[in-house]
Amino acid sequence: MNIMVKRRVHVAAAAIISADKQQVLIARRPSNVDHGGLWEFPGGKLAPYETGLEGLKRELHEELGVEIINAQPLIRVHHEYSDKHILLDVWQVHAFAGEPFGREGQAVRWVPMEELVNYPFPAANLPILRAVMLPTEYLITGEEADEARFDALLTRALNEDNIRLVQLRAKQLTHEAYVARAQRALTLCREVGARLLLNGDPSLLDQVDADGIHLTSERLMQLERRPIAENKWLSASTHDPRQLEQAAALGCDFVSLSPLRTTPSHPDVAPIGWHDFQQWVERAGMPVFALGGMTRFDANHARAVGAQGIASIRDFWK
Ligand SMILES: Nc1nc2c([nH]c(=O)n2[C@H]2C[C@H](O)[C@@H](COP(=O)(O)OP(=O)(O)OP(=O)(O)O)O2)c(=O)[nH]1
Ligand SMILES: [Mg+2]
Repeated sequence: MNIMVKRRVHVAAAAIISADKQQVLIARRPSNVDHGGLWEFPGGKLAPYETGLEGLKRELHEELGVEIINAQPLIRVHHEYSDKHILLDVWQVHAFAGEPFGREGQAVRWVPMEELVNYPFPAANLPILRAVMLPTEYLITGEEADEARFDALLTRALNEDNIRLVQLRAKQLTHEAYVARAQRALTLCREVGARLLLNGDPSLLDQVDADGIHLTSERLMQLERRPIAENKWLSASTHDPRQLEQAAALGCDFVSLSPLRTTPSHPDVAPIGWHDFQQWVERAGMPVFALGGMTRFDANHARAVGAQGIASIRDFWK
């Protein structure tokens, strides 16, 4: 019997971020290799026994002539190509020595984050583009009855905590009050270049031109296809592998996964814990924010187990 086992390929790749944090370095694959002519994050296949970071250091030296000084895990993406199973092990490089150039004759270019979507990448790269464009911290707004106080809290988080991704969660407001608050929140977010997602019905985007929609896990499980356009962000609340799978099937751009820890707001829900969290994130295929008892001091740990970062109300809403 001839049993075909797909080749498994472990690739380390880098999102190299410019000093001003506005641009990322991409390279074009030569026309004579697989995915030739497409753009990529520099890197390559690991040699036997190499770790991801060791392989990445070697590849960046070989391909770009730079030495990594500081790198952090960004995202791990498993992808089935017709001929192989590939693991893209992507690192964000914040500091490096040397001036990058195409040592193998390949085109190399610094690109502003928002322009990444204009470059053709291999199919496996979509989650990586999202991860590169998203920050490490996701603010979920707290319940707040007073509108002036809401504005003050949001303004503080945007300016003092440098929050760049906000979910407007306000379960107690009427539809009209929610829309009015969303308009003001959008203005505040725009002033600092932060993204605003509305927690509610996808049709809210017809009334408020925010950056996207955040789905509750209940809404997520009821939908059969992506409810908003591709140029808007779609996120969702998830609590288990089944919901993560549904989020991927709908084409969510990213998700929160909770509760990582037990929280005062949900004392009876069993926490996921870092071990299962890591296992579930590994298969998610999109950026995942750890939620539930998280603070910004958990962000590095979250990244180390594969998360995009942390989502929190309490830590940013004060
Ligand atoms: N480096 C990199 N490879 C990617 C990306 N996206 C993606 O699907 N791939 C695929 C293409 C290839 O099948 C594989 C990377 O292999 P590679 O050709 O770069 O390997 P390498 O640098 O070690 O070069 P070689 O040994 O084949 O000469 O991963 C990406 O963003 N960066
Ligand atoms: Mg390569």
